[in-house]
Amino acid sequence: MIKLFSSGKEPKTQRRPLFTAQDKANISWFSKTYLKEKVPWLGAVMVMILAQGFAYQQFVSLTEDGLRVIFDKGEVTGLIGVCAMVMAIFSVRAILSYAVPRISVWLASDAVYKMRRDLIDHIMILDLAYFEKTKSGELILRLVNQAQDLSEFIGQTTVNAIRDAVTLIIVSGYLMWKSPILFMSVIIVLPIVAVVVRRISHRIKEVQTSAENAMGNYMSGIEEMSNGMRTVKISNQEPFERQRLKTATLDIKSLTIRLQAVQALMSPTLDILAAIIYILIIGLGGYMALSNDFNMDGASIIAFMIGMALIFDPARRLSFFFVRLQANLIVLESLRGLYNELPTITNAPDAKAEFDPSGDIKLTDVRFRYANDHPLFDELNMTFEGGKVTAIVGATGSGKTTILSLIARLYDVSAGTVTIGHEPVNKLRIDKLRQSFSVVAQDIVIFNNSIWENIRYVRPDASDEQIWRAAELVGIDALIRERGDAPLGPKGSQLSGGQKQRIAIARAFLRSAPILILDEATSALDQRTEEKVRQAIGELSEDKTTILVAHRLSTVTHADKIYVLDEGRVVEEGTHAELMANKKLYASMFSAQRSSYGQ
Ligand SMILES: Nc1ncnc2c1ncn2[C@@H]1O[C@H](COP(=O)(O)OP(=O)(O)OP(=O)(O)O)[C@@H](O)[C@H]1O
Repeated sequence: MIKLFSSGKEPKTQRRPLFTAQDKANISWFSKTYLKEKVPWLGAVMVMILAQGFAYQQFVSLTEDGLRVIFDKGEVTGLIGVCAMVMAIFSVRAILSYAVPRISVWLASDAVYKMRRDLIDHIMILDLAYFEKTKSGELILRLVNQAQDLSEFIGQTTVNAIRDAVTLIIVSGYLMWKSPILFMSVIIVLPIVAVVVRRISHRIKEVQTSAENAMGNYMSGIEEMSNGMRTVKISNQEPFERQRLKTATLDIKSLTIRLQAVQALMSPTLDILAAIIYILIIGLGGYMALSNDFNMDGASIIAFMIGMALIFDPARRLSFFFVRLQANLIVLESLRGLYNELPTITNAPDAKAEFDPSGDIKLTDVRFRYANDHPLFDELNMTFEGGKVTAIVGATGSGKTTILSLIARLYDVSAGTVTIGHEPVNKLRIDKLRQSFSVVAQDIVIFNNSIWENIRYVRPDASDEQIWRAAELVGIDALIRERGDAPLGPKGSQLSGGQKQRIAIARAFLRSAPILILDEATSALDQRTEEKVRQAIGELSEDKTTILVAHRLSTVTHADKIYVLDEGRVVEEGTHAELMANKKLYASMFSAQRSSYGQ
C-alpha cells in the first residue's frame, strides 16, 4: 500500500549494488519486450555514437598535429590542411548529433507507446476488486506521467549517456596510448567519483520513491475533491479539502527540494575533482615536457589538456546519468508493478461460449467474503427461476448487490457454485456470460456525452429507431430533443438522479438481454414517473429472468418470489402473499413502510 506521506526520516541506507536484482529483471523485461524488435535501429544508433566518439579522438590528434605545425615547422599550408580536417570532422559530428536524437526519440516514444498500449490492455482485464482498492490518481500517475518520464529518459538521457560513455572510452584510450604515466596519474581521482555517485544514487532512490507516492496522493486528492465538490460545498468542507491538497503539495515541494539537495551534491564534488585533474596535468605534464626523460613536448601537453577537457563534460554528465537512472529505475519498477497485478476472474481453458441464459440461476452453498476477516455469505442457497421475476429485499448491507456481482462474475465465490441453466458461471466465457445481462445498477455511470450516445453505449450497433423506442419507453425522449448533442458534464452532473436512472433503464431496454438485473432501478423516480417506468419494465421483463433489488417493498409485491436477506442469510422466501401471511420480518418491514408512506 502506498505510504501517504514520508515520515521525513528515511531508513539508514545499507550498502546495496547500483542495480538490485529486481532492477536488472525490470530492465531486461523492458528491453526484451519493447526494444528487441528495434535491434537494427539500435545498432545504427550505436554505430553513429561510435563515429561521434572517434570524431573527438581525431580532433585531439589533429590538434596536436596542428600545434606542431605552428611550433615546429611554421607552414601555413599545413595549418590550413589541419583546419580543413577539423572542420570536416565536426561537420560529420554535427550531422550525427542531429540523426542520433531523431532516431532515439522515435525508438523510445514507440517503445513507451507500446508499453502504454499493453498497460491499457492489461488494466482492462483486471478484476473489479483491483479498481475498488486502487486510487485513480495512482493509475493516472503511471499511465501519464511515469510513462512519459520513462520515454524521455530512454530516448534522450540514456542515449546521451551512451554517447558520453563512448566518447569517454575512446578519448581516454587515446590519451592512455599517448602517455600512460600522465593518464594514470590523473585518473587516480576516479574511484572518488565512483564512491560519491554510489552514495548519492542510493539516497536519490529512496527520496524518489517517496516523491512518486506523494505525487500519486496529490493526483488522487484532486480527483476526489473535484468529483465530490457537491458534498464538499454542502458540508462546508472547503477548508478541509484546501488543507488536504496543500499538505500534499507541500509534501511534493519538500521532497523535490530534498531530491535536488541530494543531486546538487554532485556538482561541487566534480568541480573539485576537475581542479585536481587540471593541476595534475599542468604540474606533472609540465614537468614531463621540461624533462628530457619523457617523449613529450608542449603540443602533446596542450593536446592532452584538450583531450581531458573533452572527456570531462561527458564524465560529469555520465555521473548525473547514474543519479537520474536511480529515479527512473523506481519509475520502471512502478510501471512494471501494474503487470504484476493479475486478474483472478479469467476464462477457464475449456470455457463454453454456448449456454442457456434463460435457464434457472442457482446459488448453491455459496461462501464469499470481501476482506479476509469477515465472511459475508456462508452456505447461501438461492434460485432465480428462468423467465420469472425474483426480488431480493433486506436491510442495507445485507448482501443484495453482492449476489448480483457473483451472478455476473464480477467476483468469484470462495466455495459453492453459481449456475445459469445448470452451467457454472466460472466455466462460461466471460464475454458471453456478461452479454446475457441487462443491468440497471445502483451506481449509474453516465459519460460526458449526449443522452443519445449514453443510451447507445450498451449497444453501439443499435438503430436510431431502437434508441428512440428505448428513450420513449422511459420517457426521456423529450429531454433528448431539448438537450440535443450537448454533453451531460462529468459523470452526468448536469442531470437529475431520476434522469440518470431513466437513461440506465433505457440502456436495459436497448440491450434487451435474457437476464434483467434491476438494482434499486426506480428509487430516484417520482411516483408518477415510477408508475409509468414500472409498466415499461413489466413489458421488458416478459419472458426474461428478472432479478429485482429494492428497498421500497411496494415495488416488489408483483414478484413471483421474494427473498428476504439479513446479514448475508436468507431468512424468508415466498410470494408477497405468503410472506405477509408468515407475519415475520417481511411483513413487519412492509407494514412499517406502509405506515411511513401514510398508506
Ligand atoms: N468492494 C467491497 N469491498 C469490501 N466490502 C464490500 C465491498 N462491497 C460491499 N462490501 C460490504 O459487503 C456488505 C454487503 O454489501 P452489498 O452492497 O452487497 O449490500 P446491499 O444489501 O446491496 O446494501 P444496500 O441495500 O445498502 O445497497 C456490506 O457490509 C458492504 O460494506
